[in-house]
Amino acid sequence: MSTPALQITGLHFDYGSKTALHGVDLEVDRGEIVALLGPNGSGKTTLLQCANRLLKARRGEIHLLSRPLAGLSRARIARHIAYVPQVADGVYPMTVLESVLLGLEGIRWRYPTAEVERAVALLEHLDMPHLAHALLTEISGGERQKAAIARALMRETPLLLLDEPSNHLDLRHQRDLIRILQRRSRETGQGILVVLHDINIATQLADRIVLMREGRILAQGPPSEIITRDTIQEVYGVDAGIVSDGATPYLTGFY
Ligand SMILES: Nc1ncnc2c1ncn2[C@@H]1O[C@H](COP(=O)(O)OP(=O)(O)OP(=O)(O)O)[C@@H](O)[C@H]1O
Repeated sequence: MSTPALQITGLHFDYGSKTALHGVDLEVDRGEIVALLGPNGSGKTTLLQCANRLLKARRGEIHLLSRPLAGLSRARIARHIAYVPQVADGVYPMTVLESVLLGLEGIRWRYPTAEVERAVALLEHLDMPHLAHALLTEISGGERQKAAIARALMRETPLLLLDEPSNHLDLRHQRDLIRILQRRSRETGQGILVVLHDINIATQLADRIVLMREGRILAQGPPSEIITRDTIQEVYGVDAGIVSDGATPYLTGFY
């Protein structure tokens, strides 16, 4: 068995008197894509931020490649985890290409040609090479979201955390995102934990789906086992239509 990229056991987190996570256990293997789904306020972002130690858990353990996260320096965590937060930042008047290069370790005056070529290739894969020299402050929300994803992909960290990365993306770019993440995890062994609201993106993208509600994990497993009328009813309180093409379930509507 290979070392998991991320291992969380018995995680509790409180915002003041409000408990957001009630003893969560979760593992992400190297080369595995895990989608975290659940209603608004169920604790998904809190879990991602604990995994990145932006938030410190009250109780429980988190291991990054088998090392306790609590004992790692901020710099070491940054070397091992790439993170795309829910709200893409866009306030800095730098170009898209400059912002993608910032994903590399440390700020430099000059970047090696090979790194610039890699950044441009990522922008090509995300269908935005024409925006390489556009200012982040002068592009659309979806384009900023893609720039943030490209920045996170600049380094091949063992773990990638993404918070609702498909939010502002149109259909074709959602498809491209699925392809890029699947290729990345397959080719580099990167473990990917991604928060999503779109169930059909989750079932097409992920190896495993984790369903959360009210700070607890209700179910986890392959999409075909987890996305059923019963679990959707239990987690979201919605009666959903589901079809399957044999391997992948799809939500066809809700009532
Ligand atoms: N800074 C904060 N202070 C106090 N409570 C917070 C804070 N951030 C989140 N919460 C609460 O913690 C719970 C979990 O929030 P969290 O953002 O993790 O949910 P989420 O599943 O990511 O939601 P969404 O799908 O809406 O993004 C919610 O009840 C929320 O109101």
